[in-house]
Amino acid sequence: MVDFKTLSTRAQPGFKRPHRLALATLGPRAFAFCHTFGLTLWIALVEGSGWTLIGPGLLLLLWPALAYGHAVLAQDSKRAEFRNLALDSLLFGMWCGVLDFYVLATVTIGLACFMNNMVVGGLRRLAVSMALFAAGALGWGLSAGFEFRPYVSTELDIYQVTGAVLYFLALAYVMYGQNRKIGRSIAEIKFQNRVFHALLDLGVVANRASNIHTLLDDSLKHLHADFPEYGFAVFLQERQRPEVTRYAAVAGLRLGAEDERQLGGLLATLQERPESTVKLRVKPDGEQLYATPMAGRLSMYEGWLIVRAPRLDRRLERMLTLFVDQLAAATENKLLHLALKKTAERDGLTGLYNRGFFESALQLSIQGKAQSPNLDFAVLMMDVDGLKQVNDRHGHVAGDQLITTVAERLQVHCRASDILARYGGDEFVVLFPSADLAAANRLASLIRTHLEGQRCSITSANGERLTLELRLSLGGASSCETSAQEVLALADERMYDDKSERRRQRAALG
Ligand SMILES: Nc1nc2c(ncn2[C@@H]2O[C@H](COP(=O)(O)OP(=O)(O)OP(=O)(O)O)[C@@H](O)[C@H]2O)c(=O)[nH]1
Repeated sequence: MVDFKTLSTRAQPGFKRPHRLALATLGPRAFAFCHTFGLTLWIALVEGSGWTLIGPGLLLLLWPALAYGHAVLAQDSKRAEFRNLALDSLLFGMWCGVLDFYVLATVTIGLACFMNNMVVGGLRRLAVSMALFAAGALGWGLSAGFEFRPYVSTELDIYQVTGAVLYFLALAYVMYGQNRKIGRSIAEIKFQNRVFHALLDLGVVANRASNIHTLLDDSLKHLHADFPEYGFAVFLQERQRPEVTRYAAVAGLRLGAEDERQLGGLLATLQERPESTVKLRVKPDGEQLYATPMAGRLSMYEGWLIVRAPRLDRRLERMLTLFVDQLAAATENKLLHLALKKTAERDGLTGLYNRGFFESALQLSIQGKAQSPNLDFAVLMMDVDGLKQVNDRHGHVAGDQLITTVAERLQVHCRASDILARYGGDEFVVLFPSADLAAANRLASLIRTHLEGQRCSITSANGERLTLELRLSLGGASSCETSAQEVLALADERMYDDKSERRRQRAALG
């Protein structure tokens, strides 16, 4: 099982677990030394050498415990275990000398030492082991005199061969266990890599997304690309207004009407929401749907990450928790970012772009014109007539309604590329980023046809329903008729000319 806690880089205080090599060799080493002690005892009894052989043999029995202690206490337990294996060779070489080079023992013990060293350290350690084994044997021979007794008895041969077979079987079993562990570790590492990759992808997607829909859609597409064996869906809804603000995205998963009904039920029971993954239902193809709640991870939203998977194991559950955390954090950040962007760019009363945003856009158009003189832009300034009168007679709330009505109706006539902004109290402005005066004139004529003189219904401060006529003064200008810096001022001037003219006309009409 993947333990994501192990991903933490913090040091674990207290007892240090020895390297797996030290743990793996403990059993076979203890067996080998006990078996060699048995051999020693047998020979001592056969030869009648008594404690002169049994005494040192007992000391030999201490070695596996000493070796393990050495590996546990060492700073680098893997290196310590390599040293232990080398010392095994030296000790056993010497002991073969003690046993007067009883042939079967010398061959089997030597082979066991060489094989152990080669398995863990390759040819280099095999050579070291052979040299140490020979040095041990030679050292003993030189210090105590060379004595040869190649054969003891058939029974002892049987004992020795049986021990050797058991030892090699035990070693093979240990190696098999180690290989399995390594295989599992590799599979876990690969899986963790995929999880990290997916988490990184989610981070990148979240940065790029311009809204929550894109964020969820792209996140799930990436998750499905990283984990094609699973299908994903996500549902989000605002806690206070669940039926107003909802988001959903699906990748590699088809939800039937029954699933959606069940999900609807889950989303409705926000009070009883579970903290962990729940099974939704078994699908006819044997696959199952699981839902992981975003409970408590979002400040204003509630949501679920749905996954289609053959079964839910601890690994999948932990992975889902990580994805839900990441998705929730990305959504929360995006919502915050969008809210801040809106506050910075939009006018609070009308929701149109504010003056600051308009001026930045105008600066970009001025720079564009400086770089490519053929790239023209135009501006249309507008001023609502008579707002002061409405404020004075019917109150500011009525004046606000007039402003928002004008904003709504202007929006209807603007194109997606036009930048419509509230410039001041009752002043609006449209920037046509890549158009000439014709664009401003086109909008001005639409306004004259569809807005001018149109009725608008508002409520006065004392609750009275009023009907007003909309009137706007207009002035357009373009960078093809004056310098780019002067366009706004020219449009403003024309708008005031228009206002004065309209006032004169109204005065003439009485
Ligand atoms: N209700 C309301 N009034 C505002 C707002 N911003 C500015 N005003 C008022 O709008 C009026 C704008 O002044 P003017 O441009 O002289 O008003 P006007 O009556 O439209 O005059 P003309 O443009 O000359 O026709 C002022 O009385 C401001 O107090 C706002 O957000 N809400």
